[in-house]
Amino acid sequence: MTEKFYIERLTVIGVGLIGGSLIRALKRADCVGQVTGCGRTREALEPALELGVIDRAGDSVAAAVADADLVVLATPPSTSGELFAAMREALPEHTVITDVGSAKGSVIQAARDHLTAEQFSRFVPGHPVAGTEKSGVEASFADLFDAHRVILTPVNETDPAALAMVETLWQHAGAEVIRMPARQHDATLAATSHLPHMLAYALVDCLAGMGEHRDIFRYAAGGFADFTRIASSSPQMWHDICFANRDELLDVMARFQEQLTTLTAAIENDDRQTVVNMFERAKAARDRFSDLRAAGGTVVGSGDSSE
Ligand SMILES: NC(=O)C1=CN([C@@H]2O[C@H](COP(=O)(O)OP(=O)(O)OC[C@H]3O[C@@H](n4cnc5c(N)ncnc54)[C@H](O)[C@@H]3O)[C@@H](O)[C@H]2O)C=CC1
Ligand SMILES: O=C(O)C(=O)Cc1ccc(O)cc1
Repeated sequence: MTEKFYIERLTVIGVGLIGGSLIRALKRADCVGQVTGCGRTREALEPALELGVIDRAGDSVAAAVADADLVVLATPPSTSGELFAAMREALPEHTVITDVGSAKGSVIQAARDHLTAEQFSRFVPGHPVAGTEKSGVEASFADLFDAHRVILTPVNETDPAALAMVETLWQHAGAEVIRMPARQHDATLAATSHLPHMLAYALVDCLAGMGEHRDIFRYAAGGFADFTRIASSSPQMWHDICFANRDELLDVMARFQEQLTTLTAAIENDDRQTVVNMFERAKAARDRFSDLRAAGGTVVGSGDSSE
């Protein structure tokens, strides 16, 4: 008989949308014992305690990880270095560490810089490709990861047993787990997640700056709402993500700018063929993506139920 998967003591640093949802999903699966939360301040953890998402609040990073079997880092990527440094002296020898950051290369570098080699081998970099435009523990829910992908980006040093534990953890949270090199992850997510957020923010800011924007938004159709939902995402978090994946993001932003230049020139020059060809190619690609989603293939993003 296979042993039941169970984490006796889980510590989550950053009990917001993703940290809170992971805890709820693991509680739903009845595979977690005592859950300790850690925040910037103790007061910041009051809502998580009141909602019953966490069982106790750690007074410091060191205190919160001191008896943990698993530590999940669920804070903005730029905080990783200081948090790894703060846990270094207090981590028990067996503790597995993982994270949920939207960019992987920079978090892996921070772990390399601030953990011991032993601890680094038990760090499993991860990213649930599921979320919403909301933030905070109040927005967290147990079903967030159901049928969504989690990408793990282990490195050569990653301990296979730690990797297997984190893989099983996410499966119990409802997710489908895949593995990918961190570089490939960062290039792919720059294109499919980080660029769309930049475009949504830039579009809404552009229109909002056009003066009579109250009236413009009043007459906006569904397409505007579809395209811009993610511009309601946390500005603080997204400024952090775009610098955490800066180089890959700049590459894909340059490609997109070229595409927009091509489209602009074609419209200026009345080059209707170029315009319709671009739209035909894009429609075919978007329709294939819709079919894949409907068939239960890659599901990226949120609880948005528009398809
Ligand atoms: N929002 C989304 O849809 C997704 C986010 N992610 C990643 O998940 C991580 C967390 O994002 P969310 O849960 O959306 O953010 P959130 O804002 O809902 O939660 C982050 C939590 O971390 C806490 N925090 C911030 N700095 C801290 C520090 N220095 N020490 C302790 N706690 C600290 C905040 O107070 C907050 O409770 C980020 O790394 C993000 O890239 C991954 C997938 C989806
Ligand atoms: O709200 C949406 O559609 C998202 O795209 C959420 C999201 C945000 C950050 C990620 O790293 C992954 C998913």
